[in-house]
Amino acid sequence: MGTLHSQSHNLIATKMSAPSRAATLLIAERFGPTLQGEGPSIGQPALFIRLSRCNLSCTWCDTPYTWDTKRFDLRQQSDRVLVTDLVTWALDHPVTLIVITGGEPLLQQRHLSALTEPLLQAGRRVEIETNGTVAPDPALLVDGLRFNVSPKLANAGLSSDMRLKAAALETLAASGRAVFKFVACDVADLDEIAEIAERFSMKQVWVMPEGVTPDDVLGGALALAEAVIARGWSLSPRLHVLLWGDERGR
Ligand SMILES: Nc1nc2[nH]cc(C(=O)O)c2c(=O)[nH]1
Ligand code: SF4
Ligand SMILES: [Mg+2]
Repeated sequence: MGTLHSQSHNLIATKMSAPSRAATLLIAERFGPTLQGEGPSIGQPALFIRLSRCNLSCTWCDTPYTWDTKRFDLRQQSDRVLVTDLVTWALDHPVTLIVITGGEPLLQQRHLSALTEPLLQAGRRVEIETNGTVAPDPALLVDGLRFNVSPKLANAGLSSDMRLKAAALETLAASGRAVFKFVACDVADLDEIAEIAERFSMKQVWVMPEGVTPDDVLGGALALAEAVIARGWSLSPRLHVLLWGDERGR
């Protein structure tokens, strides 16, 4: 019910505040070049952008500074940055792979294509590491972009309702742009992986040992290897952990 005056005032206010609404993302850190340590691109040089915040709280999470308010002051652990600054930073390096991780990066997907589009246009490949609980926007289902989806098993200490969202997993599995990477603590976890993979018609299955020390990752990989081979799946260690332990920014 505004008067002409207040309508034009609103218009001016909208125009004036436009620059402050430029796309931003809440990040925990950005680092690299390092090596993609997990999944199908393991060993390849990559830059990492780690978004802050997560909708899960896995017991063995190695990035609790993105979500755990009991242990961390998230305001200190995160920065709101312009997407354009992230693009400039990423394109400043001659590194062809950019990994967007978290936390759960798809919680901020409204502003993610503003990041991924210029990177893809510049010939970079983009991988998004996601926990598979959020369906990706169609704008993200494009050539050059892949989802490394890590659905959580019971070993994450969460109810299945929280960690397995059927609609999101179905969308990701049907997209043809997702691989599925499960964190296993022991061989018994493989039955649970098989059930989930079957239920959602996941074609590319990777198994990765849990652990933040080289000994745990190597021991876990060794314990899982034969059973993973027998199922026809792939095995990923955590290369950055083998090389650098749980050092941050690696
Ligand atoms: N080098 C390296 N590779 C990674 N792949 C996935 C990571 C992640 O934290 O999601 C990660 C990470 O933190 N470091
Ligand atoms: S989904 Fe990933 S980031 Fe979130 S709590 Fe679990 S392991 Fe941590
Ligand atoms: Mg990590």
